[in-house]
Amino acid sequence: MPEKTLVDAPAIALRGVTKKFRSRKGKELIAVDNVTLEVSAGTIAGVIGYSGAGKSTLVRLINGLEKVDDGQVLIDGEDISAAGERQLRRVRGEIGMIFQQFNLFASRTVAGNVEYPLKVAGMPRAERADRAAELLNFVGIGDKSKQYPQQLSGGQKQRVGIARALATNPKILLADEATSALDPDTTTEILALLRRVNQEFGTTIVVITHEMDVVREICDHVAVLDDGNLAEHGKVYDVFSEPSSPITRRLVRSAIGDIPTDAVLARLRSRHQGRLLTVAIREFDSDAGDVTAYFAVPGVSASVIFGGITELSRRPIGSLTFAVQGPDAEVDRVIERLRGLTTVTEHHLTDKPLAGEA
Ligand SMILES: Nc1ncnc2c1ncn2[C@@H]1O[C@H](COP(=O)(O)OP(=O)(O)OP(=O)(O)O)[C@@H](O)[C@H]1O
Repeated sequence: MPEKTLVDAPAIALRGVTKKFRSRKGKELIAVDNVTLEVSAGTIAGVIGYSGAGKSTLVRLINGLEKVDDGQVLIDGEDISAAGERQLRRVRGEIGMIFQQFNLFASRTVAGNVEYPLKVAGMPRAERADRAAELLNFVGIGDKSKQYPQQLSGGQKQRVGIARALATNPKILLADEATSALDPDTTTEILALLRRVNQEFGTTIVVITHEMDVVREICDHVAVLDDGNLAEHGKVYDVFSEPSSPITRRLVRSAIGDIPTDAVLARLRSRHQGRLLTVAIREFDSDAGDVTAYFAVPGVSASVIFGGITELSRRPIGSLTFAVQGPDAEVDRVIERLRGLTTVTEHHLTDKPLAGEA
């Protein structure tokens, strides 16, 4: 018997999930390591990580294509970790998938692709055709129904993929690097379409990506995977404005480009006098938030020499790097006061030298 569905159960819950593989040489590899995570119904969650972090394995565990070695996977409160084929097939009916390479049938028309899962589900032909037409209109390619996938652009192919994934009205949609093969404008359009799917049908969406911009554009929550481990998770703004793990800091740095790399720091140091400070900018309470005002102290002068501020979840995020001159005791006091507001990193001259430099 399937486990009773819990009231208010999250759409997806992973509890201490571990998945191991064996390499050809017999070495054990932990692809997903003791991950505990919940995705609330009706939200859009991002799972982000670099290549090999375990993202695709996580997706395959959620849709039951892989079995956990340890822990539990619950879909709508139902434990599928030890499910048999019949139970899995039923649960998979609640989960739609879209892929980086679209995975469309080349020999079927656009409408034929969308109708396919309905055919498998035994829906009569006329009903299938109506449903496909309705979905293709929804994704904005109602006029392409008789064409074949190879006649479509990447963005149009992904629209077919989305229509097909939605055909059986799944509660959950898993998007595995669904925009990674698309250009930036098309990516924005497809993400906007996913947002509409979420809003109009209440579909819970899990977006698997290595790009922070994707998370930034549509996700409510984000989980950061690093080498199979859950590095951190939470609301997108909270995770990215105050990253607690090195991997998240790296993702933020590469997406916003506001934090100087070692090479940039070396150049800044050769061009500017004084101590170099990077001050994190986020949404600050009250009017105490003007970071430049903290440097308005007699004997201290500061100039902005690097940085950037952008928006995330409609709130400011970024950092500014200052070159600060003045007596050490005064500058120390400025830093201390600023640290009452935000994260301040001082780049000491003793920082590790650049690779290849003495
Ligand atoms: N079937 C398998 N057999 C052996 N090792 C596997 C298998 N599937 C995944 N792995 C290994 O598990 C680790 C995680 O792989 P996974 O594909 O989940 O990562 P990913 O984050 O999706 O990376 P990418 O974005 O490159 O696909 C990798 O080291 C990978 O080589």
